[in-house]
Amino acid sequence: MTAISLRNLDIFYGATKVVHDLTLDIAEGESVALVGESGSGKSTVLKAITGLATNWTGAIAVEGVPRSHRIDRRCARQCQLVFQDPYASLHPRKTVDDALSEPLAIHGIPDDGRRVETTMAAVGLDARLRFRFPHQLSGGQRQRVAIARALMPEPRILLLDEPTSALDVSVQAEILNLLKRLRREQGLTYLMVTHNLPVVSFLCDRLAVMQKGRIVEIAEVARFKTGALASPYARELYAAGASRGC
Ligand SMILES: Nc1ncnc2c1ncn2[C@@H]1O[C@H](COP(=O)(O)OP(=O)(O)OP(=O)(O)O)[C@@H](O)[C@H]1O
Repeated sequence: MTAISLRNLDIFYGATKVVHDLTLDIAEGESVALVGESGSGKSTVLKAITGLATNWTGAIAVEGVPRSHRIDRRCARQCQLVFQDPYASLHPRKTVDDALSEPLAIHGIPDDGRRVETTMAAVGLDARLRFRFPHQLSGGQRQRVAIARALMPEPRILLLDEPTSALDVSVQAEILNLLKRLRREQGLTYLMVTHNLPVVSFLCDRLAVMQKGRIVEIAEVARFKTGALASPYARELYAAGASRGC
């Protein structure tokens, strides 16, 4: 089954087209990276899938069901977005418990009273942090809360927008290990925007290289690691990564 199918997708902000004729299929359980220079349209693709960018033409289907341009509750539940900066994405006056309970209310999911506790445990958060506020947590703990919040509606797909780039280098690896384990344990599909080529190698099966709103190459990560890429831009990217020891 295809988890996400994007067909001939054009995405606009006002009259400006920022994503051009993008076609990409992501299989269930697969992890795909969107890489490319700043402003190439990577985040905009995630926004269109989740309904945050509504001005698009073409087709978007999630788990085989086409999404409409309007609020799509089914898609919103199955496809959860995790942002780069957990401090900005968590409400400063809401506790961990509030942040995790809210998605259940939004999606009308009956709560057995245990879900907050079990999800905190699944992401490696100590139960004693349950009634803390974001400012009382470390950066790594906050990103764990953001990931736990995304997991609360039991999604099939996580859309990850630079999930570790706002974190200290020392905690980036912890969060990457967590994402790797969660994918394995819960059979999740990932579509991840990243600038970080080691993250692609560690967590992804394929990568789609974007340049100026278009996909210029889709490659297996194994192929990327050997530098066997077809497009000049993707080769350039590989060379830049290789020179940094990626
Ligand atoms: N809300 C918006 N209104 C108008 N233009 C926007 C908006 N958001 C992004 N853009 C423009 O759309 C283009 C694609 O932006 P997008 O954020 O998707 O790129 P990106 O590849 O994710 O970049 P980055 O790696 O810097 O996050 C850019 O030219 C950007 O300036």
